[in-house]
Amino acid sequence: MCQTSFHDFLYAPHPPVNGTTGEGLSLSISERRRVAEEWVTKGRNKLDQVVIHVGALSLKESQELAQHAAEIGADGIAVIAPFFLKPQNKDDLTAFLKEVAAAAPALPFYYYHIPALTGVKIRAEELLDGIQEKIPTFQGLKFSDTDLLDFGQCVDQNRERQFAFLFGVDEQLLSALVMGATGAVGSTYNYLGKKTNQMLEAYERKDFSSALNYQNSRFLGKGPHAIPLRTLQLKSSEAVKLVTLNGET
Ligand SMILES: CC(=O)N[C@@H]([C@@H](O)[C@H](O)[C@H](O)CO)[C@@H](O)CC(=O)C(=O)O
Repeated sequence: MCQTSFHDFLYAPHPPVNGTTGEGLSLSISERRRVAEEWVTKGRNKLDQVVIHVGALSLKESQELAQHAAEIGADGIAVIAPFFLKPQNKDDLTAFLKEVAAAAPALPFYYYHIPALTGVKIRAEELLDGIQEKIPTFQGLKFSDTDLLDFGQCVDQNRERQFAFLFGVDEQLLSALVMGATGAVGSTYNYLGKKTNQMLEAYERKDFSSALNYQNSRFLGKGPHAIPLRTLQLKSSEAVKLVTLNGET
């Protein structure tokens, strides 16, 4: 997750390093280490932050990646819920996340909530309740789900805390802004950055009708939007190139 400042709002054209779009879970541990190293090295003095996704099915591997992220100078780590033998409740999930966070005790920790892919449907709002007592490095939430009620409750019930609420469903960013998102992390910002900036500007000047037009023009019209959740095939990469060539970025 490499964040770019937009006034007070943060949005990240590049999703978390080794996250969903980066297909981190399809890579070997040594590949994940190498990708993380490249991002940290190449991003130095160019990117505000480089956050590495270190989630894995094996706690030991996740801890190893967390430790490695700290060693190479990453700015934070993000972790999804283990998704094969799944945690059945908040306590089990918290226990897993706590062990990973403890492997990198100096790094800000983000929970990466993406239930459609992990199948772990524990509400983020429930997880956040009391999380800082268990995970002192807890810094925020990457929320990749369409349940805006859950997202709004996360924001509302943690107003006293300085958590980051990073929204991850690009199609709903405008709605998430209204619910209190402090940032966004997503794939489409790579090639729809210009329109996203225009939408954020319109939102900031309270021109909601233009903001809505920008949001809709990004996603409701014809054409390719999402980078598909499978290895990028020629057709998809051509589509991304086409959008870019059309001056969308
Ligand atoms: C499931 C998925 O891929 N979600 C994307 C979105 O940016 C998504 O591509 C976008 O909303 C278009 O559907 C991000 O939340 C994923 C992400 O940030 C990541 O790569 O870790």
